[in-house]
Amino acid sequence: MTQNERYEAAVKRKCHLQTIAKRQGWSEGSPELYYSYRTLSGDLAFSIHTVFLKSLKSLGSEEQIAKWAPLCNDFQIIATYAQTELGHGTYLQGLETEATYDAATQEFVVHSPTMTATKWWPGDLGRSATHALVQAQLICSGARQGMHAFIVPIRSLQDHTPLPGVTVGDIGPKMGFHHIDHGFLRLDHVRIPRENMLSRFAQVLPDGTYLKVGSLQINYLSMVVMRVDLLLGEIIPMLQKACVIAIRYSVIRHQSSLRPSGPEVKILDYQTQQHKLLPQLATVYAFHFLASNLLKFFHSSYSAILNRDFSHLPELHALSAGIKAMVSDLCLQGTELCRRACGGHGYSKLSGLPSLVSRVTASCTYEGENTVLYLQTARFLVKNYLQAHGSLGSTSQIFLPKSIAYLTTPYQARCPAQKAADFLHAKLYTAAWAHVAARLIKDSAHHLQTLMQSGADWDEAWNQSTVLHLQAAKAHCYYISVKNFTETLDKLENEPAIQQVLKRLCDLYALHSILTNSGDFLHDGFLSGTQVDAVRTAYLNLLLLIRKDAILLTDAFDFTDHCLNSALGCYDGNVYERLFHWAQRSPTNTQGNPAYEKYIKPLLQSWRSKL
Ligand SMILES: CCCCCCCCCC(=O)SCCNC(=O)CCNC(=O)[C@H](O)C(C)(C)COP(=O)(O)OP(=O)(O)OC[C@H]1O[C@@H](n2cnc3c(N)ncnc32)[C@H](O)[C@@H]1OP(=O)(O)O
Ligand SMILES: Cc1cc2nc3c(=O)[nH]c(=O)nc-3n(C[C@H](O)[C@H](O)[C@H](O)COP(=O)(O)OP(=O)(O)OC[C@H]3O[C@@H](n4cnc5c(N)ncnc54)[C@H](O)[C@@H]3O)c2cc1C
Repeated sequence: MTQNERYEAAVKRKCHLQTIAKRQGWSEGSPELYYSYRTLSGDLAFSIHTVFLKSLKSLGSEEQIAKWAPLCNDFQIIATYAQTELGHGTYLQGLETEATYDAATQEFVVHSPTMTATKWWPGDLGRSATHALVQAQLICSGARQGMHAFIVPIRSLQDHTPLPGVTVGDIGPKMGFHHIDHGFLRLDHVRIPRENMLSRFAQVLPDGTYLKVGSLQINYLSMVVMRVDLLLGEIIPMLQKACVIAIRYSVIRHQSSLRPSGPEVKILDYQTQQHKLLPQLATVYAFHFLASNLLKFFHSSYSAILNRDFSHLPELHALSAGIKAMVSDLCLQGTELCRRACGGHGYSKLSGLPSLVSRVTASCTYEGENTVLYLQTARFLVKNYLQAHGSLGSTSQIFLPKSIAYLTTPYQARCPAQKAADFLHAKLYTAAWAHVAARLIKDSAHHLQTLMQSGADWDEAWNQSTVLHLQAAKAHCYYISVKNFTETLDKLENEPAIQQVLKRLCDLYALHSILTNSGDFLHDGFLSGTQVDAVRTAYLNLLLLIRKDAILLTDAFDFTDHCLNSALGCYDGNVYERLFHWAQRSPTNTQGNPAYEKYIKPLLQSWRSKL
């Protein structure tokens, strides 16, 4: 399908789903809608409508939610989240769109003062949205108060034409997400009522007085919500699907033999193929449990935040930023590995894999670019490390949030493991990651302090040590994910068979992560070269054990053939027949060849007289 056809199909699906949802009484956020979304692989229009709704519930007052949420739920309006501008996406303090309060009329005048203030990227904005949640610099009584959220009507509810002062359109072709109309928006002194500024945490009184609770960054709350939400809803399923497709295909595909004149073997029986795919499977299980646990922490903190208790917000922000970055980075890496593990057929779109790769690629950028997010986590780690250890390195008695309590725990200088089997103990590899993460955080904090002692101010010293901070934040996320997987296993005491299979995956995840980052473990002699060899031995043994369960472990994700949309990954394994039949149906085979009449025929016929 062309971009236009894909957009139309996505709108059609969404409208049809909406009709069914209304008939069946499925509410927003219900399991039924979640399952429908999963079944339709998220190929639906109006996904940012949900971002709008979640932002409204995070930043809006109860009256505003009561007014706008029903309009959204019934699709009386279609809304988008318009934050990013041509000139700024990451640095929100640099956003240029202005919302200036006019006390005389009790309105905000929303305006794009420069070309770079043009909103750029919001999904559903290009051709669909009737309303936008516009993030703009609030100006009242002459003072700039930073980024705040405003609901701005942008298209007529009668005929869908842009309203006066609104210039809106589609940003053009992209690497993926062809079914979504990402858009641009320019506002020329558009007036909206005072009540359209979302005012749970900040408000402008009729006379222009500005009141707020919490820091400016509380206006970033909806990003925290979305970073958590997208993990299980959008990002992790991409790697799950890639694993299903590549692992199923790897037991259908036979290539070469293991010994001369032996039978051709399934490619999954090659150790190198297992080494490519099984760590991805283990990773996606680790991420499923990690994201589920983060969601629990989110739920327990979110209601307190809405009620203005911000005590858990810094930890929630640091965890959600780091985990979003790690999960999307490794899901992209894993999905691409799965694609390449399918050889030539993995390059065909009929495998389903290129679409998964291009879609998950976007998740490394949207909802916060990954490096930037890791650095937010690092900021939290360094700050807490310095508070706990003081500038002289002495540990002071301060209370650290649970996820970083390990920074004040004395740790072993050397790993006690003596043989491969010792590395199959959850406590041992969790402690190993705690050691490496704590050391890297300490090193990055000390590097920062050293630069400051030689005259740099905090900001310069911070920038000159960010490569170290990045590495430390990544190690912290590994530690969190490994620890979380082992704690999940502990809860499966009453399910010994499941526990055993998942324990192997957990071991594989942890040992693979140690091997791929072995330099960090060898650096200070925590592991010796001999111990790394033992890790490798334990890891290779696990590959053989997990190979036996690999298909069942992918079936467990319970994706239908329709949802996988892959000729390689169907449940019945009829890969070659399906590839052949799907290729026949390609427009290149069904719509004739216009180039023949125009170019090929004249070219061939120009030589006829000489033959
Ligand atoms: C079907 C498919 C579905 C696909 C859906 C895709 C949806 C995609 C929608 C979008 O992409 S919307 C646009 C998303 N944009 C971003 O995520 C922008 C990323 N940028 C930021 O989050 C901030 O601007 C950034 C944190 C990088 C920097 O902001 P600041 O310069 O204001 O903050 P700074 O780094 O100076 O930190 C100041 C304090 O705020 C804290 N902070 C920053 N962000 C916070 C936050 N979000 N919550 C709580 N605290 C936060 C930070 O920890 C720090 O605390 P401390 O002073 O105590 O150290
Ligand atoms: C598919 C897709 C959908 C999107 N949907 C929406 C949407 O619905 N609504 C919306 O408002 N936006 C949306 N966006 C925009 C998205 O949120 C931004 O693109 C994203 O936040 C990154 O910002 P940026 O583009 O300004 O990147 P930049 O910040 O310009 O990043 C470019 C490079 O600069 C580096 N960099 C930037 N700042 C720093 C720093 N402080 N320290 C170190 N390095 C830094 C980054 O690491 C990166 O390497 C979407 C984007 C995509 C791709």
